[in-house]
Amino acid sequence: MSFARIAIIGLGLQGGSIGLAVREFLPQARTTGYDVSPDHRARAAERRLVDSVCDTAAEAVREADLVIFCVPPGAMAMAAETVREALPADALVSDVGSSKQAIAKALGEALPDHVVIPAHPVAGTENSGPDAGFAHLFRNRWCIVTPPARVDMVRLSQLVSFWEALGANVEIMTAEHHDLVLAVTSHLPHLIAYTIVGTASDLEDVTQGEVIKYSAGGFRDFTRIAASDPTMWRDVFLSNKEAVLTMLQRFSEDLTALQRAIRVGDGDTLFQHFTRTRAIRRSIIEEGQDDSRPDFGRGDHDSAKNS
Ligand SMILES: NC(=O)c1ccc[n+]([C@@H]2O[C@H](COP(=O)([O-])OP(=O)(O)OC[C@H]3O[C@@H](n4cnc5c(N)ncnc54)[C@H](O)[C@@H]3O)[C@@H](O)[C@H]2O)c1
Ligand SMILES: O=C(O)C(=O)C[C@]1(C(=O)O)C=C[C@@H](O)C=C1
Repeated sequence: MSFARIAIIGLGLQGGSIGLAVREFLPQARTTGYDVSPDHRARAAERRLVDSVCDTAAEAVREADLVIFCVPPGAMAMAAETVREALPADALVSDVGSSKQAIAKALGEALPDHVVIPAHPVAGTENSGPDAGFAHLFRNRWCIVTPPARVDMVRLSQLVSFWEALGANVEIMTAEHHDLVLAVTSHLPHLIAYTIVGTASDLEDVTQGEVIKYSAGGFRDFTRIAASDPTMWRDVFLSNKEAVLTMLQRFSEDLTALQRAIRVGDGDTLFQHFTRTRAIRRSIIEEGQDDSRPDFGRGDHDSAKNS
Protein backbone atom coordinates (compact mmCIF):
# COMPACT_ATOMS: atom_id res chain seq x y z
CA MET A 1 0.00 0.00 0.00
CA SER A 2 1.52 3.37 -1.01
CA PHE A 3 1.46 6.53 1.02
CA ALA A 4 -1.46 8.92 0.56
CA ARG A 5 -0.41 11.99 2.59
CA ILE A 6 3.29 12.86 2.65
CA ALA A 7 4.67 15.62 4.88
CA ILE A 8 8.04 17.12 3.95
CA ILE A 9 9.89 19.05 6.63
CA GLY A 10 12.58 21.21 5.02
CA LEU A 11 11.85 22.51 1.50
CA GLY A 12 15.34 22.85 0.06
CA LEU A 13 17.15 20.75 -2.51
CA GLN A 14 16.02 17.40 -1.10
CA GLY A 15 12.58 18.37 0.19
CA GLY A 16 11.74 20.33 -2.94
CA SER A 17 12.92 17.51 -5.20
CA ILE A 18 10.82 14.99 -3.26
CA GLY A 19 7.75 17.21 -3.52
CA LEU A 20 8.17 17.69 -7.28
CA ALA A 21 8.97 13.99 -7.80
CA VAL A 22 5.86 12.92 -5.86
CA ARG A 23 3.72 15.19 -8.01
CA GLU A 24 5.19 13.64 -11.17
CA PHE A 25 5.50 9.99 -10.17
CA LEU A 26 2.92 9.54 -7.36
CA PRO A 27 0.15 11.93 -8.48
CA GLN A 28 -2.44 10.25 -6.24
CA ALA A 29 -0.51 11.29 -3.13
CA ARG A 30 -1.04 14.67 -1.44
CA THR A 31 1.95 16.57 -0.08
CA THR A 32 2.28 19.11 2.70
CA GLY A 33 5.46 20.96 3.56
CA TYR A 34 7.04 23.19 6.15
CA ASP A 35 10.28 25.10 6.32
CA VAL A 36 11.61 27.07 9.25
CA SER A 37 12.45 29.96 6.88
CA PRO A 38 9.45 32.12 5.96
CA ASP A 39 11.24 33.12 2.76
CA HIS A 40 11.74 29.48 1.85
CA ARG A 41 8.09 28.74 2.61
CA ALA A 42 7.04 31.58 0.32
CA ARG A 43 9.35 30.44 -2.49
CA ALA A 44 8.23 26.82 -2.06
CA ALA A 45 4.64 27.95 -2.53
CA GLU A 46 5.58 29.96 -5.62
CA ARG A 47 7.32 26.91 -7.11
CA ARG A 48 4.51 24.60 -5.93
CA LEU A 49 7.07 22.26 -4.42
CA VAL A 50 4.24 20.69 -2.38
CA ASP A 51 0.44 20.84 -2.58
CA SER A 52 0.21 22.82 0.67
CA VAL A 53 2.95 24.85 2.36
CA CYS A 54 2.00 25.07 6.05
CA ASP A 55 2.78 27.78 8.57
CA THR A 56 3.78 25.26 11.22
CA ALA A 57 5.41 21.85 11.16
CA ALA A 58 2.57 20.50 13.31
CA GLU A 59 0.04 21.52 10.68
CA ALA A 60 2.12 19.83 7.97
CA VAL A 61 2.23 16.45 9.71
CA ARG A 62 -1.22 16.40 11.31
CA GLU A 63 -2.76 13.97 8.80
CA ALA A 64 0.40 12.48 7.29
CA ASP A 65 1.07 8.77 6.84
CA LEU A 66 4.69 9.48 5.88
CA VAL A 67 6.89 12.25 7.28
CA ILE A 68 10.31 12.88 5.72
CA PHE A 69 12.76 15.17 7.49
CA CYS A 70 14.80 17.04 4.87
CA VAL A 71 16.75 19.37 7.15
CA PRO A 72 20.47 19.55 7.98
CA PRO A 73 21.64 16.64 10.18
CA GLY A 74 22.11 18.98 13.14
CA ALA A 75 18.48 20.13 12.91
CA MET A 76 16.88 16.68 12.79
CA ALA A 77 16.29 16.37 16.55
CA MET A 78 14.67 19.79 16.89
CA ALA A 79 12.53 19.30 13.79
CA ALA A 80 11.29 15.95 15.10
CA GLU A 81 10.59 17.26 18.61
CA THR A 82 8.56 20.08 17.10
CA VAL A 83 6.05 17.64 15.56
CA ARG A 84 5.93 15.05 18.37
CA GLU A 85 2.47 16.03 19.68
CA ALA A 86 0.85 16.44 16.26
CA LEU A 87 2.23 13.34 14.55
CA PRO A 88 -0.39 10.63 13.86
CA ALA A 89 0.40 7.40 15.73
CA ASP A 90 0.58 5.32 12.54
CA ALA A 91 2.72 7.77 10.53
CA LEU A 92 6.01 6.36 9.23
CA VAL A 93 8.97 8.64 10.00
CA SER A 94 11.99 8.87 7.70
CA ASP A 95 14.68 11.30 6.63
CA VAL A 96 17.20 11.97 3.83
CA GLY A 97 20.24 12.80 5.95
CA SER A 98 23.76 12.21 4.62
CA SER A 99 24.81 10.43 7.82
CA LYS A 100 22.72 7.73 9.43
CA GLN A 101 23.78 6.55 12.90
CA ALA A 102 23.52 9.95 14.59
CA ILE A 103 20.25 10.84 12.82
CA ALA A 104 18.67 7.46 13.62
CA LYS A 105 19.49 8.09 17.29
CA ALA A 106 18.15 11.63 17.19
CA LEU A 107 14.86 10.69 15.50
CA GLY A 108 14.38 7.63 17.71
CA GLU A 109 14.87 9.65 20.89
CA ALA A 110 12.60 12.46 19.71
CA LEU A 111 9.83 10.14 18.50
CA PRO A 112 10.08 6.99 20.67
CA ASP A 113 6.50 5.90 19.93
CA HIS A 114 6.81 5.96 16.15
CA VAL A 115 8.26 3.67 13.47
CA VAL A 116 11.44 5.38 12.23
CA ILE A 117 13.18 4.05 9.11
CA PRO A 118 16.05 6.35 8.07
CA ALA A 119 17.07 6.72 4.43
CA HIS A 120 19.63 8.57 2.35
CA PRO A 121 19.14 9.35 -1.35
CA VAL A 122 22.72 9.46 -2.65
CA ALA A 123 21.73 12.21 -5.06
CA GLY A 124 22.30 15.91 -4.87
CA THR A 125 24.00 18.98 -6.26
CA GLU A 126 26.04 21.84 -4.88
CA ASN A 127 22.89 23.98 -4.82
CA SER A 128 20.60 24.45 -1.84
CA GLY A 129 17.33 26.12 -0.87
CA PRO A 130 13.84 26.08 -2.47
CA ASP A 131 15.14 26.97 -5.94
CA ALA A 132 17.46 23.95 -6.07
CA GLY A 133 15.03 21.05 -6.24
CA PHE A 134 13.95 19.21 -9.39
CA ALA A 135 11.73 16.17 -9.99
CA HIS A 136 14.35 13.89 -11.58
CA LEU A 137 17.06 14.29 -8.94
CA PHE A 138 16.65 10.69 -7.80
CA ARG A 139 16.42 9.07 -11.22
CA ASN A 140 18.84 6.13 -11.48
CA ARG A 141 20.51 7.15 -8.25
CA TRP A 142 21.01 4.97 -5.19
CA CYS A 143 18.82 5.48 -2.15
CA ILE A 144 20.28 3.74 0.89
CA VAL A 145 17.74 2.67 3.52
CA THR A 146 19.08 1.87 6.98
CA PRO A 147 16.27 0.19 8.96
CA PRO A 148 16.54 -0.57 12.69
CA ALA A 149 17.40 -4.14 13.68
CA ARG A 150 13.79 -5.24 14.32
CA VAL A 151 11.98 -3.41 11.54
CA ASP A 152 8.35 -3.90 10.50
CA MET A 153 8.84 -5.47 7.07
CA VAL A 154 5.57 -4.08 5.75
CA ARG A 155 6.61 -0.50 6.60
CA LEU A 156 10.09 -1.11 5.19
CA SER A 157 8.58 -2.39 1.95
CA GLN A 158 6.36 0.70 1.75
CA LEU A 159 9.37 3.02 2.05
CA VAL A 160 11.40 1.03 -0.49
CA SER A 161 8.51 1.22 -2.97
CA PHE A 162 8.23 4.98 -2.34
CA TRP A 163 11.83 5.63 -3.29
CA GLU A 164 11.64 3.28 -6.27
CA ALA A 165 8.59 5.21 -7.49
CA LEU A 166 10.70 8.38 -7.43
CA GLY A 167 13.20 6.67 -9.73
CA ALA A 168 15.83 5.56 -7.21
CA ASN A 169 17.52 2.18 -6.89
CA VAL A 170 17.23 1.12 -3.26
CA GLU A 171 19.96 -0.55 -1.24
CA ILE A 172 19.48 -1.66 2.38
CA MET A 173 22.38 -1.66 4.84
CA THR A 174 23.18 -0.93 8.45
CA ALA A 175 23.63 2.68 9.51
CA GLU A 176 27.17 1.90 10.66
CA HIS A 177 28.17 0.48 7.27
CA HIS A 178 26.49 3.40 5.50
CA ASP A 179 28.48 5.93 7.50
CA LEU A 180 31.77 4.21 6.70
CA VAL A 181 31.07 3.89 2.97
CA LEU A 182 29.74 7.45 2.58
CA ALA A 183 32.67 8.80 4.60
CA VAL A 184 34.97 7.79 1.76
CA THR A 185 32.66 8.25 -1.26
CA SER A 186 31.04 11.55 -0.25
CA HIS A 187 32.20 13.15 2.99
CA LEU A 188 35.99 12.99 2.45
CA PRO A 189 35.75 14.33 -1.15
CA HIS A 190 33.87 17.35 0.19
CA LEU A 191 36.46 17.92 2.92
CA ILE A 192 39.29 17.75 0.36
CA ALA A 193 37.49 20.10 -2.06
CA TYR A 194 36.80 22.66 0.68
CA THR A 195 40.46 22.37 1.77
CA ILE A 196 42.10 22.83 -1.63
CA VAL A 197 39.96 25.89 -2.43
CA GLY A 198 41.16 27.43 0.82
CA THR A 199 44.78 26.50 0.07
CA ALA A 200 44.57 27.99 -3.43
CA SER A 201 43.00 31.17 -2.11
CA ASP A 202 45.57 31.56 0.67
CA LEU A 203 48.36 31.08 -1.91
CA GLU A 204 47.06 34.09 -3.82
CA ASP A 205 48.97 36.29 -1.37
CA VAL A 206 52.09 34.64 -2.79
CA THR A 207 51.05 34.51 -6.44
CA GLN A 208 49.40 37.94 -6.69
CA GLY A 209 45.91 36.57 -7.27
CA GLU A 210 46.86 34.27 -10.14
CA VAL A 211 45.96 30.89 -8.60
CA ILE A 212 42.17 31.28 -8.79
CA LYS A 213 42.51 33.33 -12.00
CA TYR A 214 44.35 30.55 -13.82
CA SER A 215 42.34 27.69 -12.33
CA ALA A 216 41.03 25.80 -15.38
CA GLY A 217 38.84 22.71 -15.94
CA GLY A 218 40.68 20.47 -13.51
CA PHE A 219 40.35 22.80 -10.53
CA ARG A 220 36.78 23.72 -11.50
CA ASP A 221 35.61 20.12 -11.89
CA PHE A 222 37.42 18.94 -8.79
CA THR A 223 36.04 21.72 -6.58
CA ARG A 224 32.40 21.94 -7.76
CA ILE A 225 31.23 20.38 -4.47
CA ALA A 226 33.09 23.05 -2.46
CA ALA A 227 30.16 25.34 -3.39
CA SER A 228 27.87 23.18 -1.20
CA ASP A 229 26.01 24.43 1.85
CA PRO A 230 28.23 25.12 4.91
CA THR A 231 25.48 24.36 7.46
CA MET A 232 24.81 20.94 5.96
CA TRP A 233 28.46 19.95 5.69
CA ARG A 234 29.36 21.25 9.16
CA ASP A 235 26.64 18.95 10.44
CA VAL A 236 27.61 16.00 8.24
CA PHE A 237 31.22 16.01 9.42
CA LEU A 238 30.29 16.42 13.09
CA SER A 239 27.58 13.74 12.93
CA ASN A 240 29.86 11.21 11.21
CA LYS A 241 33.09 12.20 12.95
CA GLU A 242 34.51 8.76 13.71
CA ALA A 243 34.13 7.37 10.18
CA VAL A 244 35.35 10.59 8.57
CA LEU A 245 38.45 10.67 10.79
CA THR A 246 39.15 6.98 10.06
CA MET A 247 38.97 7.55 6.31
CA LEU A 248 40.94 10.81 6.56
CA GLN A 249 43.75 8.97 8.33
CA ARG A 250 43.89 6.33 5.61
CA PHE A 251 43.78 9.00 2.87
CA SER A 252 46.58 10.94 4.55
CA GLU A 253 48.75 7.81 4.65
CA ASP A 254 48.14 7.15 0.95
CA LEU A 255 48.87 10.80 0.08
CA THR A 256 52.07 10.67 2.08
CA ALA A 257 53.17 7.59 0.12
CA LEU A 258 52.73 9.53 -3.14
CA GLN A 259 54.50 12.52 -1.61
CA ARG A 260 57.48 10.27 -0.84
CA ALA A 261 57.42 8.78 -4.36
CA ILE A 262 57.63 12.31 -5.81
CA ARG A 263 60.38 13.33 -3.40
CA VAL A 264 62.59 10.31 -4.23
CA GLY A 265 61.76 10.34 -7.97
CA ASP A 266 59.94 6.98 -7.91
CA GLY A 267 58.19 7.35 -11.24
CA ASP A 268 57.18 3.69 -11.43
CA THR A 269 55.11 3.95 -8.24
CA LEU A 270 53.40 7.10 -9.52
CA PHE A 271 52.72 5.58 -12.94
CA GLN A 272 51.33 2.33 -11.54
CA HIS A 273 49.09 4.17 -9.06
CA PHE A 274 47.71 6.55 -11.71
CA THR A 275 47.11 3.68 -14.16
CA ARG A 276 45.12 1.72 -11.56
CA THR A 277 43.06 4.66 -10.35
CA ARG A 278 42.32 5.97 -13.87
CA ALA A 279 40.86 2.55 -14.72
CA ILE A 280 38.64 2.72 -11.63
CA ARG A 281 37.36 6.20 -12.50
CA ARG A 282 36.73 5.19 -16.12
CA SER A 283 34.73 2.16 -14.91
CA ILE A 284 32.34 4.56 -13.12
CA ILE A 285 31.66 6.48 -16.36
CA GLU A 286 31.24 3.21 -18.33
CA GLU A 287 28.56 2.06 -15.86
CA GLY A 288 26.56 5.16 -16.86
CA GLN A 289 26.87 6.63 -13.41
CA ASP A 290 28.39 9.84 -14.71
CA ASP A 291 26.22 12.77 -13.69
CA SER A 292 26.39 14.76 -16.89
CA ARG A 293 22.60 14.52 -17.19
CA PRO A 294 21.25 17.88 -18.42
CA ASP A 295 18.82 18.08 -15.49
CA PHE A 296 21.40 17.24 -12.82
CA GLY A 297 21.04 20.56 -11.04
CA ARG A 298 22.94 22.34 -13.84
CA GLY A 299 21.68 23.69 -17.16
CA ASP A 300 18.30 25.30 -16.53
CA HIS A 301 18.99 25.07 -12.84
CA ASP A 302 22.00 27.37 -13.08
CA SER A 303 19.68 30.02 -11.73
CA ALA A 304 19.36 27.99 -8.55
CA LYS A 305 21.35 29.89 -5.98
CA ASN A 306 22.51 28.68 -2.63
CA SER A 307 20.18 29.93 0.06
N1 LIG B 1 22.73 18.50 -0.77
C1 LIG B 1 22.86 17.25 -1.15
O1 LIG B 1 23.49 16.94 -2.19
C2 LIG B 1 22.23 16.16 -0.32
C3 LIG B 1 22.17 14.86 -0.86
C4 LIG B 1 21.57 13.85 -0.09
C5 LIG B 1 21.12 14.12 1.19
N2 LIG B 1 21.23 15.39 1.67
C6 LIG B 1 20.71 15.62 3.04
O2 LIG B 1 19.43 16.24 2.93
C7 LIG B 1 19.19 17.08 4.04
C8 LIG B 1 18.76 18.43 3.51
O3 LIG B 1 19.77 18.89 2.67
P1 LIG B 1 19.44 19.88 1.45
O4 LIG B 1 20.53 19.70 0.45
O5 LIG B 1 18.04 19.70 1.01
O6 LIG B 1 19.63 21.28 2.19
P2 LIG B 1 18.94 22.68 1.88
O7 LIG B 1 19.73 23.68 2.63
O8 LIG B 1 18.73 22.84 0.42
O9 LIG B 1 17.50 22.52 2.55
C9 LIG B 1 17.33 22.39 3.95
C10 LIG B 1 16.09 23.17 4.30
O10 LIG B 1 15.73 22.88 5.65
C11 LIG B 1 15.31 24.09 6.26
N3 LIG B 1 15.43 23.90 7.70
C12 LIG B 1 16.55 23.96 8.46
N4 LIG B 1 16.24 23.67 9.75
C13 LIG B 1 14.90 23.41 9.78
C14 LIG B 1 13.99 23.04 10.80
N5 LIG B 1 14.38 22.87 12.07
N6 LIG B 1 12.69 22.86 10.48
C15 LIG B 1 12.27 23.03 9.21
N7 LIG B 1 13.08 23.39 8.19
C16 LIG B 1 14.38 23.56 8.49
C17 LIG B 1 16.18 25.16 5.67
O11 LIG B 1 15.57 26.44 5.78
C18 LIG B 1 16.28 24.69 4.22
O12 LIG B 1 15.30 25.26 3.42
C19 LIG B 1 20.48 17.10 4.86
O13 LIG B 1 20.34 16.27 5.99
C20 LIG B 1 21.52 16.53 3.90
O14 LIG B 1 22.55 15.82 4.61
C21 LIG B 1 21.73 16.41 0.96
O1 LIG C 1 26.67 15.87 -6.57
C1 LIG C 1 26.84 16.57 -5.60
O2 LIG C 1 26.97 17.81 -5.65
C2 LIG C 1 26.89 15.94 -4.27
O3 LIG C 1 27.69 16.32 -3.49
C3 LIG C 1 25.89 14.88 -3.93
C4 LIG C 1 26.26 14.06 -2.72
C5 LIG C 1 27.58 13.38 -2.96
O4 LIG C 1 27.69 12.66 -3.96
O5 LIG C 1 28.54 13.52 -2.16
C6 LIG C 1 26.34 14.91 -1.53
C7 LIG C 1 25.82 14.58 -0.33
C8 LIG C 1 24.96 13.46 -0.21
O6 LIG C 1 24.51 13.06 0.99
C9 LIG C 1 24.76 12.66 -1.36
C10 LIG C 1 25.25 13.03 -2.55
